[in-house]
Amino acid sequence: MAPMPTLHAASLAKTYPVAEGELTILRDASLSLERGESAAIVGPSGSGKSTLLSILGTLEFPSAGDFQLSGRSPFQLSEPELAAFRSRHIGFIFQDHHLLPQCSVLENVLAPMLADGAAGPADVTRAEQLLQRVGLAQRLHHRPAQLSGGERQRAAIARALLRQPTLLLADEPTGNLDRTTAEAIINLLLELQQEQNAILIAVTHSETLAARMGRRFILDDGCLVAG
Ligand SMILES: Nc1ncnc2c1ncn2[C@@H]1O[C@H](COP(=O)(O)OP(=O)(O)OP(=O)(O)O)[C@@H](O)[C@H]1O
Repeated sequence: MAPMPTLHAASLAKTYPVAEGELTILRDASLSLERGESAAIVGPSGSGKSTLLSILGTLEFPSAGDFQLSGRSPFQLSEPELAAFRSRHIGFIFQDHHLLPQCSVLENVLAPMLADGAAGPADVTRAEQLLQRVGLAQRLHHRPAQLSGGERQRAAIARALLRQPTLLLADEPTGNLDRTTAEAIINLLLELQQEQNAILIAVTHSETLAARMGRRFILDDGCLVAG
């Protein structure tokens, strides 16, 4: 029997209860990806891209379907186990960075460790190295408000990579950036994803970003199709 791919999603579906009955957002979303692969998910506004990303990120449960990551079925874990699994295996990058405004750049990058307990000296060293890698070595003790949009997104990328996740999920990571800055962020994201041999999935309206990903999927009427 062929080994299970690192990321395996089979026939994921998502419905929401509404007054009239059920609202179906996802009908059949299947995809398999190996470490080192990247994929774009495109589709019209409201087609369910962010919903699918939330399910792949284990932030939302699917209504049906199977999802496995690194040989585990995260939705079968208990709540604390799932939180630990997510924090260990999945890194998130959002359009509006979601940095903590009252914390320094270094503290923001260490936040995933602090949420789980304390950050040790090795974590601080890794955070500093990552911040150097993303070009923010001179900005460790600055607050997010003191950074440009592109620099904030660099800090968010460093935060997402702190625990060397298997899966990196990006929701419109260049949505708020000008073209030149967006290009630099895409380059950085892909370089680091390759260096760390992670899976990268980006949800986007940007064809520039989608074209840079190894694979491209379209969400069409709740179904994920290669294209
Ligand atoms: N909790 C919820 N209850 C009911 N409907 C929801 C809920 N969350 C999302 N939806 C609906 O699911 C649909 C898909 O939303 P989603 O944000 O996943 O789309 P999207 O493709 O990411 O859109 P965009 O490109 O505009 O960001 C939308 O119609 C949205 O209103």
